[in-house]
Amino acid sequence: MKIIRTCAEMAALCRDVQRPLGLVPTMGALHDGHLSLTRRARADSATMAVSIFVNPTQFGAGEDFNSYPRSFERDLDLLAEQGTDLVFAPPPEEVYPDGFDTWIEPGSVTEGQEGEARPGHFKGVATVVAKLFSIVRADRAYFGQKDGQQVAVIRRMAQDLNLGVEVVTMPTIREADGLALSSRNAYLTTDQRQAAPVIYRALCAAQELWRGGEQDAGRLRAAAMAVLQAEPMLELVDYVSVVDADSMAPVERADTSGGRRVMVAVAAKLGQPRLIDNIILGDG
Ligand SMILES: Nc1ncnc2c1ncn2[C@@H]1O[C@H](COP(=O)(O)OP(=O)(O)OP(=O)(O)O)[C@@H](O)[C@H]1O
Ligand SMILES: CC(C)(CO)[C@@H](O)C(=O)[O-]
Ligand code: BAL
Repeated sequence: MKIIRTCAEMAALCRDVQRPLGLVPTMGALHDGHLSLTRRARADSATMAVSIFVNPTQFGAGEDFNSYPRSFERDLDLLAEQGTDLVFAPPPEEVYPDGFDTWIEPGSVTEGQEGEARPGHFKGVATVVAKLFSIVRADRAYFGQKDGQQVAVIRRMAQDLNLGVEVVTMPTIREADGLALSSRNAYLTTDQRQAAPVIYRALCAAQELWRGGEQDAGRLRAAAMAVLQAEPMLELVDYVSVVDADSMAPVERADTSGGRRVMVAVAAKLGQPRLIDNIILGDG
């Protein structure tokens, strides 16, 4: 397993590897959610590259860039066990050298949800992912459905800019009690951790109602909200959204006929920690 620190060396190495080349972009602090992506990438690819980069430009002022969990040595052990070929772990000044001044500005897919709660977040995500795509030139890149709006932003960007990378989306990996694995779960106190599965229970309540035939987005949202509001540890619900899973446009009816996929998404704060999760209606 090679660890690469510069964009130039990574680009040069990737030009010469066996294909297909699979890329798994991460911010490190790896858990089984990440490893589900690397397992799939390993199975699909002759060469597997994983990036570890806590991207400063996708964090807003006052967000948790400085405290974001970092566990580089442990991450390297896990990636070696997974049979990773290349680990790209550049310092920030490699990715954003002095004079860096070109940005990707995704469009309406960022309206609402994380795009609204974290202004500028997806400009940072899209820019760094475009850079990773252009350095690595992977055949496929793997992302988790847990970050549902991020997947939509990256798919739109890859298509609109003809980036030549197949974007593969992998299902959300959960704890036994339903909590979606996330590096930020490390912030939860014991009590918050106990309360956190309420987010998945709220999504399941909306899904159950929908399975019973209810399509009205307002009623699905209300069902999820009722579950969330019954949890006293939950301090703030940023949003409960019902949107088209590809365009992220809000829908009035969760009508999945004709293959349309509808996403119900929640962001909520359990004290300081802010968690997101979503569920897709109409998948299988
Ligand atoms: N539970 C999960 N199941 C599947 N994929 C996941 C899961 N958690 C994260 N991923 C995916 O792993 C990739 C890297 O994510 P990232 O490093 O930000 O981890 P994270 O756990 O999502 O951290 P955060 O605390 O920022 O949400 C992303 O594509 C993300 O969607
Ligand atoms: C895609 C990503 C690696 C870009 O920094 C990040 O947003 C993440 O880990 O989900
Ligand atoms: N996994 C999403 C990255 C972020 O929250 O910044």
